[in-house]
Amino acid sequence: SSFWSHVEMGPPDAILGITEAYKRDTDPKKVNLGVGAYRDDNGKPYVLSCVRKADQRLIEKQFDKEYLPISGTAEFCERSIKLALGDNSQVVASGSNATVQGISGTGSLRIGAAFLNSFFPGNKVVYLPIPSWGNHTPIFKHAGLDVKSYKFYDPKTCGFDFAGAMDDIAKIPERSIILLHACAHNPTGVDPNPQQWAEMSALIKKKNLFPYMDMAYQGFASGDIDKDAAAVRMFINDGHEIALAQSFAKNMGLYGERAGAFTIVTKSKDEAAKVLSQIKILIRPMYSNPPLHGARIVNEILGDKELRAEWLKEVKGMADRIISVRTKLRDNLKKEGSSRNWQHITDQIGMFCFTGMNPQHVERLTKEFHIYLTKDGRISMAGVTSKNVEYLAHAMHQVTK
Ligand SMILES: Cc1ncc(COP(=O)(O)O)c(CNOCC(=O)O)c1O
Repeated sequence: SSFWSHVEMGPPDAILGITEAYKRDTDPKKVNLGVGAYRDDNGKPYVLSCVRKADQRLIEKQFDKEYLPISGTAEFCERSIKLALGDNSQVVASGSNATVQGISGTGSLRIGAAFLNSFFPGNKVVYLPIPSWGNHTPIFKHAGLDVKSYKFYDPKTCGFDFAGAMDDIAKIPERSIILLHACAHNPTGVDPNPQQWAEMSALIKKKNLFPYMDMAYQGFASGDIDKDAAAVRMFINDGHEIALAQSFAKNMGLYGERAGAFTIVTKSKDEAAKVLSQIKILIRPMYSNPPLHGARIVNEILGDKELRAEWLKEVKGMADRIISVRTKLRDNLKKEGSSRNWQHITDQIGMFCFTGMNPQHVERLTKEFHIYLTKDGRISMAGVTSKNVEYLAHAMHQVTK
């Protein structure tokens, strides 16, 4: 027998399976609400014009194809962390951040997990919200960390279970790691409000928990890069030494370019230098050094006043389209005569909407209306357009009335 005859077929990725089924469907009315990437009002992928311009400039610059440093270029790292913490961040000014380029958000989270597994002095358990992004658990487990959870989403209100979250966080053993979605929670679209963030920050401080913040949607959630970074900046101001994973997949549409960053905020420039040296030692045998092109695009955009201004307009444009179809969906459900409370569709924020529909509802939407979404009732709002929103509302009303 071969070396591999014992290998079993693994389960298909739940989300990619939806897209496969969607592609096989020949009905012209079909709608794909499983996709985790932005689509324009014609349902097409969207390459930002500032990205096209940056690409043009890069061609003209005739850069070489040499290796990047293990941590990426200092310019990219500085521009990434300044985007997150603000241009006049005290942390950056004092050099207390250890920031490296990561392979988008996933790779940044993974570097952080490896660093925590090797150096975290506390309880090496990561507490994830219920539910969280499906990839969080395997990312942390592959790095050798244990994973537990804290209450977050309230299925009764399709909103934030603040009391439940605070209750669970109060029970997390001191000096454990708590994973927080900085904005646009995936998969629920439910974010704490500023007051709730403040209370969570105080409790996390009191319990001496280590905040690991995942910011994969800065600017894409509200359309305002500072507003979306408010929780991250609040935690820094409250004195937390956070870990931060950033992604440029959604807010710059750089999905396949794999551009991201990982930061540990430390107490001083010296501490940051030591932490950075150890993160680089972990990266070297993992993939040695990061990909060139996506980082260069980010650099061009964040480093140029005109391109940066254009980017801010475009990322707001994406956020605004999502927000407008949330409103349209809710309005059309009312027009269809639905007596259900769909307030959460517009209360939630970012790419995803947790509709509260159950697997039976989802099953009917797919079988009877050729509408594809995950069994948990999550809708990627990016798949909703001004052309299909009425049809979607009609279908949702039919299956939920
Ligand atoms: C919370 C969160 N963190 C991190 C990431 C990292 O994404 P990337 O590695 O593409 O930057 C993502 C991207 N998810 O993409 C949609 C999906 O697959 O459900 C994310 O949602």
